[in-house]
Amino acid sequence: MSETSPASATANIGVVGLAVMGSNLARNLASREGNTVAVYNRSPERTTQLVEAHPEAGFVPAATIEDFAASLQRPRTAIIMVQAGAGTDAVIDQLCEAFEPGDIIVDGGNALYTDTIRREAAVRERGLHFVGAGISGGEEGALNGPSIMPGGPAESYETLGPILESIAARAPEDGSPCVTHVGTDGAGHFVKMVHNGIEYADMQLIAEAYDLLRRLGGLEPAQIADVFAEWNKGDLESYLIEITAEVLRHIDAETEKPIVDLIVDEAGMKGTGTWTVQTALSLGVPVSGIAEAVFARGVSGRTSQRQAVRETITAKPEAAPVSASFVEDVRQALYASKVIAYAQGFDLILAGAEEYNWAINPGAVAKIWRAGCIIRARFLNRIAEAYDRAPELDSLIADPYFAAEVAKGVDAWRRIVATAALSGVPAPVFGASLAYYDSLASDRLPAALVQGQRDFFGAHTYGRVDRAGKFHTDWSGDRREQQVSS
Ligand SMILES: NC(=O)C1=CN([C@@H]2O[C@H](COP(=O)(O)OP(=O)(O)OC[C@H]3O[C@@H](n4cnc5c(N)ncnc54)[C@H](OP(=O)(O)O)[C@@H]3O)[C@@H](O)[C@H]2O)C=CC1
Ligand SMILES: O=C(CO)[C@H](O)[C@H](O)COP(=O)(O)O
Repeated sequence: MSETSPASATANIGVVGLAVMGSNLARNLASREGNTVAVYNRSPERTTQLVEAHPEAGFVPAATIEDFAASLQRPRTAIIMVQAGAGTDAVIDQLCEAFEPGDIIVDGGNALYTDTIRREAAVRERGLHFVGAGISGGEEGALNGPSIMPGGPAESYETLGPILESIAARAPEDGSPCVTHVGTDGAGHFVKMVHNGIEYADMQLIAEAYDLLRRLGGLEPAQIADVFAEWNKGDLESYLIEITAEVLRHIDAETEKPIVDLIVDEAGMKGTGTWTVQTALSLGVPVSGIAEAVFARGVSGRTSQRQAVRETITAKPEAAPVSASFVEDVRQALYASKVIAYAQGFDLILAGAEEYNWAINPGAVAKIWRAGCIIRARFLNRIAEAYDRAPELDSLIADPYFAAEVAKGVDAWRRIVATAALSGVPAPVFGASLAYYDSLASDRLPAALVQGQRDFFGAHTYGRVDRAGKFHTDWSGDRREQQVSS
């Protein structure tokens, strides 16, 4: 490839990392008027393959990072799409060596936001701009229009914004590009991380709905595909519901069985869901639905434990009888639980914004998730409207529209969680979401008793409902109460 390496700066943007995401993003960029795209990959075979497969793209291939830098017009802009972690650090180091002050490095991978904060500061020290941008949409989104969540300095967005807007998905409602400057340094990757946490919850909820319809409703995969296709015409309309119907309908060519019955029931994960829950724990935000979805993947992978426990079971619970409205009950439980997952995700985004001083606009985030990304869904419009109405909203489920929606489905939701428990069908995210809702809705929580216990063994003190201050009871002595602070 070195013979074909560029001698002059002809490209206005470059992509480093030409695996699934990078190659498709590069093609997307090249398809937009006015763009000439430089491409570079550590292993040159990928570069050659891409350039040969897509002559129409007019790519400018580079064999070395130095050639890549030389092929870019100044100020240079490069989007990195490589493996998160050490791979990203290695490429940033190489680009920092080859680039000059004023150039922009964009990390479009799934980086941990704390890494992005660190990298942004280190790259800034060298006089370059660094933008951590979450990109969602998988292979098809990267090619035809992803949802893009850039962080980094606001001035970088002035250069980068128009390019990102040209390749982003367009919201079907108003045609606006699904990209916005989310906030400074790690804000973009933080929002992408939460997007993936919600993705985990949404996927697990749909999987629980399938399991209930199959094991208790007695429906076959193709019939459940029909149910999901029907649901996809209403409030639940979303990419994940749509693809679920397709997966359920798919028949294995060799065995002529539904593919879902042939896939090993152990869910993989690359880590973004775990990051979401770890971050939520460290910021004190209860994201129980998302956490249960991560744990559900974990449980599915504990094969020897699953086997060991299965062997101890002598009698399985009988399936509880289901009513004629069972399918509709599942739909309502799914919708209500989904609202909780998004409510928890937005709580986490707002907590991150407060902790890191990011001016994140939750309504704008909901808007850029309306198309292109994996969690795209019709009801994101409603979320955007809720935050536009009340940017300081305490919780999404305190918004009048969502409060009414959840209240409408709550009886069905309770029936589904109870029926699942009585029948021995695990529905961890349905259950955790309902418990979260009931906790927020309760007049009193048993947290009062927990405070009593904490004071008993650790003199941790408690507040009183009838007086200000902190109190301690002398539990091991005369049990008299004293006020320890005002
Ligand atoms: N796949 C998806 O659906 C999505 C992925 N992402 C994120 O986008 C990024 C790219 O994902 P994907 O396309 O799936 O590719 P992978 O995550 O599989 O990464 C492969 C790419 O990283 C390069 N790479 C790995 N280590 C290094 C290194 N030390 N130095 C230089 N290059 C290195 C590889 O180069 P080589 O060919 O030489 O091995 C290859 O180009 C990741 O951060 C991923 O998390 C985001 C959204 C969706
Ligand atoms: O970022 C994504 C979509 O938005 C990726 O598809 C993500 O890697 C999927 O995560 P996991 O492999 O953990 O299920």
